[in-house]
Amino acid sequence: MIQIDHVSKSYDGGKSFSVKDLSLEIRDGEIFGLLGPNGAGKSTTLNMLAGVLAPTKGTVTVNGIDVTANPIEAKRSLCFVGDSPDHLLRLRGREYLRFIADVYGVPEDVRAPRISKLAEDYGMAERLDDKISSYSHGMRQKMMVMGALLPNPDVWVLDEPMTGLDPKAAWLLKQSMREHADAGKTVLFSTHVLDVAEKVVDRVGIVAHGELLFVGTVDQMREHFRNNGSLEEMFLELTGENSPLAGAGSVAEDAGAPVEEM
Ligand SMILES: Nc1ncnc2c1ncn2[C@@H]1O[C@H](COP(=O)(O)OP(=O)(O)OP(=O)(O)O)[C@@H](O)[C@H]1O
Repeated sequence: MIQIDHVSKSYDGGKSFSVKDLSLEIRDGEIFGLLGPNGAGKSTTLNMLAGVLAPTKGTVTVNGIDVTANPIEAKRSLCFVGDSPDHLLRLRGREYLRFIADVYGVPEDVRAPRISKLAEDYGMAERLDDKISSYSHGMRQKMMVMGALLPNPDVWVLDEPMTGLDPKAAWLLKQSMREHADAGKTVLFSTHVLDVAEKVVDRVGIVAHGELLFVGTVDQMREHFRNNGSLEEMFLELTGENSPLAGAGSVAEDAGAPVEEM
């Protein structure tokens, strides 16, 4: 479970906020999609959950562990796909995966078969001993995904994980996300590809201008806006310049309660 409690982030000492007073609970057993246009604050939020960025205000807990107060313990219970694979470039694929296995303490007898299976599944077996700098963009993304799935912690935090993946890899990842959530674990991912979200999520949160505008199921969102069109239309309606919601107030649900205006 992930608990985000009144979290804000400023990059300029408090003059402006990229994430504003965001509160959200991602439950065990669900896939939660964080949706929003470019610059909405998705990566900033996910980086704070993963302990890469410190919140300016508020607290984040992962499985009850405060990410700021107990960063090592919190990080052991989650994996993270960040928005750039550039930090991996100097390593070979296998070296990176072994490094991740070491960090998470994956036992020797478990890591080898897991690495082989992931490499086989994602079509990377032939390239594991090449430098990541020689990989295509999609292959680098696959390596980040494989590195995240290898230790298989309870909480998955994935920033735009499908970006650059070929259809088979994207399908595999979605399957893994579903299986993980069905096993009672937690999956949070961000995207601005609406089709992806619509097919995969149990609940969605929509952010724009650093604010959470809506939380609920896709059906609740449809119902709320009395619009049977695509998620894309609703998304544009929610986040567009003319939206009555953009930058002013929010629509969110209480845990388990019907969607309601706040
Ligand atoms: N390191 C940084 N320094 C200053 N401002 C930043 C920094 N990183 C992000 N921002 C600003 O914070 C806001 C939110 O950015 P963020 O990357 O979180 O958005 P996003 O929703 O992930 O966007 P995208 O879909 O384009 O990846 C933007 O206005 C961005 O310019």
